[in-house]
Amino acid sequence: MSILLEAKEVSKMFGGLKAVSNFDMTINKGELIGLIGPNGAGKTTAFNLFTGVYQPTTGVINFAGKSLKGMKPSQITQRGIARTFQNIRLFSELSVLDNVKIAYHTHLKYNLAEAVLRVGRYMKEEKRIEEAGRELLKIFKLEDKADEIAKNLPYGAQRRLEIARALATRPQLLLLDEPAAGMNPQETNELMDMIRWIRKEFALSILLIEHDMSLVMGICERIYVLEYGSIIAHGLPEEIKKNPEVIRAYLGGEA
Ligand SMILES: Nc1ncnc2c1ncn2[C@@H]1O[C@H](COP(=O)(O)OP(=O)(O)OP(=O)(O)O)[C@@H](O)[C@H]1O
Repeated sequence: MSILLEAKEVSKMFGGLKAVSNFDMTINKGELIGLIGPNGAGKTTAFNLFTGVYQPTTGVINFAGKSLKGMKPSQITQRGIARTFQNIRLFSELSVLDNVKIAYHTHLKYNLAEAVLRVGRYMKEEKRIEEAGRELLKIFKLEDKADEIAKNLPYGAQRRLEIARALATRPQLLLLDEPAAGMNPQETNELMDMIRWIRKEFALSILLIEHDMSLVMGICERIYVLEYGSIIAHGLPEEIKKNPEVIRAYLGGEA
């Protein structure tokens, strides 16, 4: 298997607080990986490091064989990492379809001047984007809501739209921050199926932060466990379930 993302001894300090400490992670092409840990363990900080929101205080992050050092979030999106957020971030006043179309535009091959000069090509591209956007909405069962304003969607549908929008940037790696938060069990089950399906269909690697243990254990091939910024365990779901450190730190001795 070839390595897509590799974090080596990554640390991130906020003042005196080590939010992430000596963090090592490898994500291979096509893998579906879980990142779990108690509140404040550093999971979202890890995402922010992978997407250029923060630069590591020390350590190296390589993606597709190249360092991400000094790259801005928009450049990292272009390189092929997309994410969703714990607190949904959509263009809330825009339509569902426009939310997805805007994400496609980050990958357009022409600038505004070109668009004006080459109206024909622009129109063709627009049509292609609209079609691709509607296809994506279909996958996420949002095709009937294409013209609705994003903020008026039910919570679960907004979460699905966020994933659709992330996919529109054509990532190789998709980072999902608690995608099932606020969903009911039926919606969570459907989401699991969608995540499996898009991984295969789009040949993606996926890294998933999730508190819903049945979701993490049900779909992830490997799991990393963070506590106080450090990885205390990683392995197969069955190994993680049985790991005494994990049971102590995360499951409160219940498992
Ligand atoms: N920008 C920041 N400035 C200062 N401290 C921060 C910042 N971002 C995160 N932290 C701190 O870093 C630690 C890790 O936070 P992080 O949000 O990464 O945890 P988490 O595992 O995602 O938690 P949760 O499950 O609650 O989202 C926490 O102590 C948090 O307060």
